[in-house]
Amino acid sequence: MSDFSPGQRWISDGEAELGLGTVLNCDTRSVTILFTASQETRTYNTRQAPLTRVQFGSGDRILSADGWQMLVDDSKEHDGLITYVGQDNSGALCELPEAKLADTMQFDQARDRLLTGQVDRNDWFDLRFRTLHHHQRIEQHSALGFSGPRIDLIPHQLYIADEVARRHAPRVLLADEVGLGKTIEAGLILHRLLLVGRVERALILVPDSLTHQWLVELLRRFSLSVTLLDESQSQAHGSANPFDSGQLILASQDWLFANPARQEQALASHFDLLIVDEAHHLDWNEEGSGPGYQCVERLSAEIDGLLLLTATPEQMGLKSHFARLRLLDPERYHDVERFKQEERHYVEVASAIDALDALPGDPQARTHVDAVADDRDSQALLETLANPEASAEQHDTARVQLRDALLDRHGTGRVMFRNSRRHVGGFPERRYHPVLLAMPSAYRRVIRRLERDEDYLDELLIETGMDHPDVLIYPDAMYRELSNDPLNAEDWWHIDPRINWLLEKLSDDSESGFADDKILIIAHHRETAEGIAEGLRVLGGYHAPVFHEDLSLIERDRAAAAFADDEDGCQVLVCSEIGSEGRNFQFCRHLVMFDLPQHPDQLEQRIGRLDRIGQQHAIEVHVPTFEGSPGERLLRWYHDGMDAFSAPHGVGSDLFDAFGDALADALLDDEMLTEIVEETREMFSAKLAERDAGRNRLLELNACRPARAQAVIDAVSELDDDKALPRFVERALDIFGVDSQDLGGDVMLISPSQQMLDGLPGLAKGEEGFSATYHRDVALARDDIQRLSWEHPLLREMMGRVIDGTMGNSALALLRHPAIPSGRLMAELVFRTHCPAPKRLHLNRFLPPTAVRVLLDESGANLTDKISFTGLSKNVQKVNKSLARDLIKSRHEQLRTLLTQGEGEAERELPSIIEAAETRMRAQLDNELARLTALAEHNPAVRDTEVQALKAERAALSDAIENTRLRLDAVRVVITVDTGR
Ligand SMILES: Nc1ncnc2c1ncn2[C@@H]1O[C@H](COP(=O)(O)OP(=O)(O)OP(=O)(O)O)[C@@H](O)[C@H]1O
Repeated sequence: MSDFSPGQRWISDGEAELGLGTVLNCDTRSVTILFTASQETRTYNTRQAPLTRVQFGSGDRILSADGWQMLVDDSKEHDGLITYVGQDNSGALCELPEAKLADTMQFDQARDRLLTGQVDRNDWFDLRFRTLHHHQRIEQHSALGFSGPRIDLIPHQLYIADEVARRHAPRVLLADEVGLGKTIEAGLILHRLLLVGRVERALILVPDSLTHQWLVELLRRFSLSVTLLDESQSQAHGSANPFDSGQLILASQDWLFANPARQEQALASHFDLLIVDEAHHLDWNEEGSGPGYQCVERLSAEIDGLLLLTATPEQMGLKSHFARLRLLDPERYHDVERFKQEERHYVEVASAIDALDALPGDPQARTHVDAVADDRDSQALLETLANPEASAEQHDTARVQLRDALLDRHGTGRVMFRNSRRHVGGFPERRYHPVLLAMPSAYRRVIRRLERDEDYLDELLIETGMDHPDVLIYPDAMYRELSNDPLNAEDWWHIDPRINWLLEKLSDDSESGFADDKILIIAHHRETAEGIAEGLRVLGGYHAPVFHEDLSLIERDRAAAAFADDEDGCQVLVCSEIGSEGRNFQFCRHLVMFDLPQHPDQLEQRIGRLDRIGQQHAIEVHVPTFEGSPGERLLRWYHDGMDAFSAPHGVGSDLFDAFGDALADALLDDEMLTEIVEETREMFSAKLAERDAGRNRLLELNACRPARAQAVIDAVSELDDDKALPRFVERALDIFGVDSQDLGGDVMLISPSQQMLDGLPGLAKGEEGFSATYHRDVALARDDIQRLSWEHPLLREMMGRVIDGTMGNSALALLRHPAIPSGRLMAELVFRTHCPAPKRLHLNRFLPPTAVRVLLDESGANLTDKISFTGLSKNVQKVNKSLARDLIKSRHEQLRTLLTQGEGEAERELPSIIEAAETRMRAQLDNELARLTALAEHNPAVRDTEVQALKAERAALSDAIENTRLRLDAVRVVITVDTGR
């Protein structure tokens, strides 16, 4: 490098973002450049300075420091400094010395970079073109957002995620039975919406006990990093709004619901999606709503998207359930009576759907369907289905379409999704093991007195301060409260035979013992859980961590981790009721219900800790009770009245509403209890029949439509099997300076090299890197291995950097070809569609940045179709940078002409790109709009705002697509050389 003079303008080859630099001073060894726009001064060795002199030629537009533009005609040089000659904006002749060029002039466009001699490596150009190609393919792929997460492809989850994520600002209740994967469904929806740009910020509210589990699941399964916010974190933000501190905020409900000032801050921070887990705790009744309900009500009025998650939506009663539906759509759910009436109609619809299978043969079935198929399209489908002349294929198609239409138009499925084990299938058996123990005298004397003396109950309630019927069914709690009684001097766990029974089972290594297994024990009260652990320790030497609501997060997670650890972990975990809700303990198959909850939904929540996706064994539920005690009567009600231990039936809430009070009164009276159990059993059978016929049946049918679920799985599998991915990854890693080493078993180690470009996620120089695989099954089997997909953060970062940056947008290569004389020039131009539109429109699904390649020879002949990108790429050779600069300099004029001509060639392709995008957009949105509008006429669950939003979206997309322009994205100059050279 030579010929530096103060006042000349140069730019940095490696750091074009510094802007236009000015030589401050120079001598034979060094040169100092001031980059005014970025306020940086750099000194370089004159012989190796990575700098390029900025020189413009005829036809270039340049900007003066005073803000006026010049169209350059010519230039002259004096004492090493250039003065440009040309016309200003008004066409008047003018001159501009290079010292007066604007410091802010950007040189990141391919054209400018090429003409100023800044060329990148050929493999960068290559990577750029391939990145554009794959980005275009992946962005419009229907599985985008679903293929990256490290999950098993389970149909009902993917169906729900796909159905919900395609809606404008989805507001739904995810109400699958316990352990069927609501967290995963919410994660999939969030992941997709983030990737497609429809959601930028989300607030996730979960019970305190689940914050860590959510944090880990989102990171491990979805590679999503969330900011966990609590009071001390918030205080660290001082006067700034802590909810603004991340894109994804995870916070504990317990903290936020109790903290009005923080709620105000959450309201002030703009989120697009609100997720609320265990939403059955949001209680509401005519007298008023709880603080949780109020908080979510206010937030959900501000935030467009809302996902409520609960396995037991009716746990707090039908009215609370209705109130939660109202959070989702206040207009639709305003009248609880009307809601109940609509539910009755579902029975008819469900039986009409069942009747479809009996067509065309059964005329009665036709009458059934006829009664609910109340629109023209459905009638036409019914006509085909009932026509004996139609082919079997026509019948099948009509049946599926009519079934979907009836579900769409009459179901509740638009706001609520509920899958059950019965419907999904493939879950392990539940085995019930009641254990009858003798009541210890300290409990018996109280219970017997209560049976004899009706007035004693009131006395006992006052004396213990407990509620009815808690005092009856939790005798250890009652014992603790009567601590002043000299007969109750010992700790309860000393006298309670359940502890001894547990100790015997724990040391029993026979088939029926616990010696070789993990055991989860759940008790209603925290104090009971603590007592159990103490009893096991003192009497048996067992260390059993306790997991309850009053532990700090760290203590709770430590306890859960100690239990989960296969090798050094502990055998027993003791949980309180509420403390364990939502937790994943499917690695364990023995559940001990130390006592029973009062509500059937809570019983189901307990079993749900083990009976979850991933459970490999039959689940053993052990229930120790005392013979002749209220606890035993409660057990009879559960077992004989509603078969509560065999499977979730989804009707427990109705039974509790009907018999809860009477049951409390019957806990001391066998005869009364027998009657209640019989009545419960009758109602249970009736409710099951009703469930199978009505709302639940419709919900189940709607919660997973097998054909659509299969289509999503197929789309994800297509990306899983994409052979282009490993090839692309290999190239990209190489260029970004990342090493990959095969470790065998389809696993590789990805690690940073010394040359790695900084800022790649999961990789830092000097650190080890991570293990990764392309295979879903390998990643699922081992937590320590990441799964590489097009959606992995490393891939997205590398692709994003290539596409958004200048990397590889100008290159020069040599081509040896026997048939082409040396010294001939070709320009390979890559144009890219440019179509500014708000991210939330998710324009990329119809028109992602699309590359148009044009290959011209020096005479201007278009060789694009004759020589493919790969064909050319394979045969070119690199050139050193200074030779490249000289070659470009010598061909400036020719290149300018080719660039202009290439633009014209590319423009010719634009109308067909626009038309294809418009057609794709119309095909999808017009269809959706027609479906939604038709639905809105029949199904009040379709929000008017949804229809309006879709119309507006269609119009905005159409505008954006129409305004698409092409921009030169990259250019490679290819110069032929003699084969002998
Ligand atoms: N598709 C899947 N692939 C792998 N694991 C899964 C999948 N779906 C669910 N799981 C696992 O199954 C367990 C239950 O899932 P999840 O916690 O989402 O259920 P849930 O319906 O939210 O449960 P609860 O009703 O108890 O809150 C979790 O450990 C989860 O990681």
